[in-house]
This record gives sequence, C-alpha cells and structure tokens, in this order.
Amino acid sequence: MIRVSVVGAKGRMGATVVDAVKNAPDTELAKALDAGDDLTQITPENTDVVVEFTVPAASLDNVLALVNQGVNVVVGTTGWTDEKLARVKEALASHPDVSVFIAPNFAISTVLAENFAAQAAKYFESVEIVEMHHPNKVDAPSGTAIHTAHAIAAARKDAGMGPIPDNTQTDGGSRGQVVDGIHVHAVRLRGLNAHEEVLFGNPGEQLVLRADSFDRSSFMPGVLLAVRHAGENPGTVTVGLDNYLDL
Ligand SMILES: NC(=O)C1=CN([C@@H]2O[C@H](COP(=O)(O)OP(=O)(O)OC[C@H]3O[C@@H](n4cnc5c(N)ncnc54)[C@H](O)[C@@H]3O)[C@@H](O)[C@H]2O)C=CC1
Ligand SMILES: O=C(O)C1=N[C@H](C(=O)O)C[C@H](O)C1
Repeated sequence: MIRVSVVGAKGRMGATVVDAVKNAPDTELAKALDAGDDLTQITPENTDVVVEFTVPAASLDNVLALVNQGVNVVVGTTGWTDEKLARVKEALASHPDVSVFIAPNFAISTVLAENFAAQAAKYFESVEIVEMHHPNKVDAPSGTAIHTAHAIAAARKDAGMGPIPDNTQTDGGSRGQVVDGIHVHAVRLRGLNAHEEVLFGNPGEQLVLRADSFDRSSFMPGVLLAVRHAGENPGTVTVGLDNYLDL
C-alpha cells in the first residue's frame, strides 16, 4: 500500500483527495493536515507521498518544508512561477532522493485539450483562452489557463509565428490578461466548477477546444496516477500530468 498524507485536507480538493485515497485499492491515508498543523509530523517513516492542495500563498513554503522532511510531494495548488520552481530545485539539490510533481490540472479532459491546443496552435492566426470557474476560487486567471497559454505560445514561437492580430485602441480591461502574448479571460460564476475554452481563428473558420470539469471527482484519477508515479525521478521537479500519459 502507498502511504499518502494530504496537506490542505479540509479544503474542497484536499477533502476529495482524502476520500479518494481511502477508497483506492492501493493507497492508504497517513496524515491529513490543514492550516496551522505542524508539517514535521509527516516523515518518510509514516508517508510515501504527500498530496498538497492549499493556497498559492502557502504552497511553496509547504513544498520546501516537505522536501526538507525527505518526502515525495504531488502538488495541485496553483501559482507556480519559474522563480518558485527554482526554489524547489534548489531544495532538491540537498535532497536528491526526493521528487516533486506539480500539475496545473489533473483532469484528463483538460490535459488532453491543452495537448490538442498545442498541436493546433501553429495552424491558426488567432487564439484566445476563456477559463470559467466557481466564484470561491482565489486566483485569476487559473493556473491551467496560464499553463495552456505558455504551451500555445511555445508552439507558435517554434513555428516562427508573429503576434496575434489585434487592433484594439481602447481597453478598460475587457480584453483580459495577456499571458505570453495570449489574451486570457476569467469568468467567475455560481454553478460552475472548472471549465476552459481555447478559441482558434483563421479567415472564415474557427476551432473551439473545450474541457469541462463538472465535479472534483474528475481530478482524482490524475491525482492517484501521480501518487503511483511519485519518487520515480528523484531529485527533480516534474510539471504536468502529460508526463504520465501516452500522448
Ligand atoms: N491541479 C488541479 O487539478 C486542481 C488544482 N486546484 C487548485 O488547488 C488549490 C486548492 O483549491 P481548493 O481545494 O478549491 O481550495 P480551498 O480553499 O477549498 O482549500 C484550501 C485548503 O488549504 C488550507 N490551507 C491554507 N493555508 C494552508 C497552509 N499553510 N498549510 C496547510 N493548509 C493550508 C485551507 O485551510 C483550506 O482547507 C487552488 O490553488 C486551486 O486552484 C483546484 C482544483 C484542481
Ligand atoms: O480552483 C479551482 O477550482 C481549480 N484550479 C486549478 C486552476 O487554477 O487551473 C485547476 C482547475 O481549473 C480547478
């Protein structure tokens, strides 16, 4: 049995992960901790892998503390930047037996949509992203939308494409946030969970890729997949569930 501890266990995602870990045939719950709890309770003696779903402001410190405790970490919390990833890599240099895995999104539909978007990117002159979430979400745009924008921007760059056409002369904010040259729009609406659309345009045609997570159960197969792979690449940070899919 894989011994899994959950940090952020009282949150929407953490509580769902606790149930998933209890119900999977090959995992068992070790510690379930939340804000204010002492993370040094989690050690290699009681835990094989920690699943961390907290808040962007706390996640880096949690991951650094857990790496220093010598345990593998699977992270779902958003807010990761190159600077934060560099801090984790630095910590792993002193703990080469530990691995960290971060996924902006654990839902297969979204991971596939992002992969398809990266494939489609070089064929379309225009692209914009619309992400739609429940109004309790604290960050905008979503970590997934930022990750998707970077993937599309990288594909456009590889294909030698220029800037996306846009003749907007006045903008009171309605054109969204520009991430790596791509406009990202965030909707917060009661009744939604997590949804993303990538809109591609060419003269006379449009392609829309849409992924809908209607329920947090959609993330659990991906979380368990990452848990089962934890520790495979010691001393490294791996980003993205696509690393464990045959895409
Ligand atoms: N990667 C993915 O597939 C998904 C990622 N997320 C992300 O996961 C994160 C959590 O989302 P939700 O569960 O909806 O939020 P939430 O607000 O329901 O839960 C966050 C939990 O973290 C706890 N917490 C806050 N600071 C803490 C600390 N320092 N140490 C330990 N626990 C702490 C809070 O008390 C709370 O219980 C967000 O960043 C969200 O964007 C959400 C869904 C899917
Ligand atoms: O807060 C959420 O709910 C979600 N957060 C992640 C993100 O910001 O991309 C993943 C998913 O969209 C749900």
